[in-house]
Amino acid sequence: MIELASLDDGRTIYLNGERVQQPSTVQLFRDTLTYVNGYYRLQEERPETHLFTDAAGKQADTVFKTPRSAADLAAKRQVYQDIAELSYGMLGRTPDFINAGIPAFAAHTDFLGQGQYTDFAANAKAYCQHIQQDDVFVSHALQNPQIDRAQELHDVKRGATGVQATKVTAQGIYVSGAKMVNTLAPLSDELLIFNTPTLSPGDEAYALAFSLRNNADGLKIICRKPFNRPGYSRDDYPLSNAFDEIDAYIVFDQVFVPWEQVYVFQDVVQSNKFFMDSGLFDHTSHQDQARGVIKLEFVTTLAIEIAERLGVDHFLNVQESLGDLTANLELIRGALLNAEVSGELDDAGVFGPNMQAILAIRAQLPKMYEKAIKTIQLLGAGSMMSVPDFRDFDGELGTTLEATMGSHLMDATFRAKLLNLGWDVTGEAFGQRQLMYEYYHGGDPIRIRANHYQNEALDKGRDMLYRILSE
Ligand SMILES: Cc1cc2nc3c(=O)[nH]c(=O)nc-3n(C[C@H](O)[C@H](O)[C@H](O)COP(=O)(O)OP(=O)(O)OC[C@H]3O[C@@H](n4cnc5c(N)ncnc54)[C@H](O)[C@@H]3O)c2cc1C
Repeated sequence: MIELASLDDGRTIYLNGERVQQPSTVQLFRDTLTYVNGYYRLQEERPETHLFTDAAGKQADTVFKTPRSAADLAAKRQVYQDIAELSYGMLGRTPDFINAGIPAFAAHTDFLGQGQYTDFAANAKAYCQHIQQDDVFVSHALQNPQIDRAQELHDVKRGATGVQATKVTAQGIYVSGAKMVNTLAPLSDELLIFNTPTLSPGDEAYALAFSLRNNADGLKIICRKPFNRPGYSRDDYPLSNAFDEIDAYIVFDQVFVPWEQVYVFQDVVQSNKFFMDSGLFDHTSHQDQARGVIKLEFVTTLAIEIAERLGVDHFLNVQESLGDLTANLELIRGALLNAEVSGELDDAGVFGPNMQAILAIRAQLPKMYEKAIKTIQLLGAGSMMSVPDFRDFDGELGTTLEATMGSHLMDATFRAKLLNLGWDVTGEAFGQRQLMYEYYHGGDPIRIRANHYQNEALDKGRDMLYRILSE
């Protein structure tokens, strides 16, 4: 469990234009932390599925279990989805995200090798042990700031294009620079910093992977403007006022990282391998798509509920739209199962998901989510724009609102809550950020789709094609 007091460990957080003196007192953080802690609460509430006994005989979260079969992956997926259900899929970077990849990483540390100053492979192995044993909440930052995407990192002369080592000692390295988006950074225990596989020769200074505590000296966690609506109730903003995931821009100002916490040092090849060869990519992606399915189910159900409660579900065009959403949901559920049953054991004996199936979800889910969001808007139509402040229901307007807004399909306050939910997830800043999240959080879907076609095995298809062409 992340204790509130642990946020007051000296970490440097900026929010609403000022340095936060005591993070544990910030209501926004407190609200979101309640749901982040669902990961730990479920270990107590459902130990039979959320805990397992590890090789050392200790109990650990099931997300740390090394999958050896499709059934193991399915059991882990159930855990990810239990956690996602607590936030309706709205919290993307709960502790199970990175932790899902830790057992695979632990089995694939050898590729990191040794350096002049330290043994990277041994560091990574110790890191994985520590994350599991202490059940650490890690948030990650891999994406470098968009300063000038047309140039290589090292060619850009102004602005922080990434994080680079500025000083090297026998004890460790000093790093400076920035990472663009680090979701939930103010609430996590530690950060894992690495790069996407996009560095080029010449980018050596940026070619790093390391971990650090959130309270490291010189680390600044600068939060974007919050999307919650203080002063309004959860009836008015059911999601904004509970699940603002708090993205942050992370600045490193001569931050010291001891060698034991460095996994790649000034090595472009290793940096480009880090996410994939560690297994982190495959297994965090499995968690990610499992969560995505839950969120798609939530917004699909919301669209249907709005249609039924407004009595528009009788129309063929509306039924067709809703059928589009339910069909999408079934396709995505099926793709996730496909990813598990057609997964494979890798060279280290870790059973990984079929990545073409996982990436098919990643390629299409942004469109499906957007479709569901648009459908909610079209069905909620003007109703979503006519919901009064919830305080009006308790004031002199209460009886009038109850009499005029209530119907045989729902009473007035249910109607207001339902439509508020519809607006929160589609129109509010919170909902727009969720839309952005589903689009971009796992990389650029345009390039994901382009790569997907290039990696698809179509042997049977080509056999058929060339058979008919040669007839
Ligand atoms: C809500 C949210 C939360 C996030 N949380 C995290 C997090 O916790 N940790 C983290 O590390 N990252 C996080 N991200 C960042 C995410 O990883 C990136 O936004 C995503 O990978 C896209 O990269 P980018 O934003 O740099 O856009 P770019 O890659 O710069 O793309 C922007 C546009 O330029 C085009 N483009 C850019 N470069 C190329 C190219 N080489 N070839 C073709 N087209 C190109 C793209 O197609 C796109 O249209 C988050 C993002 C969002 C929106």
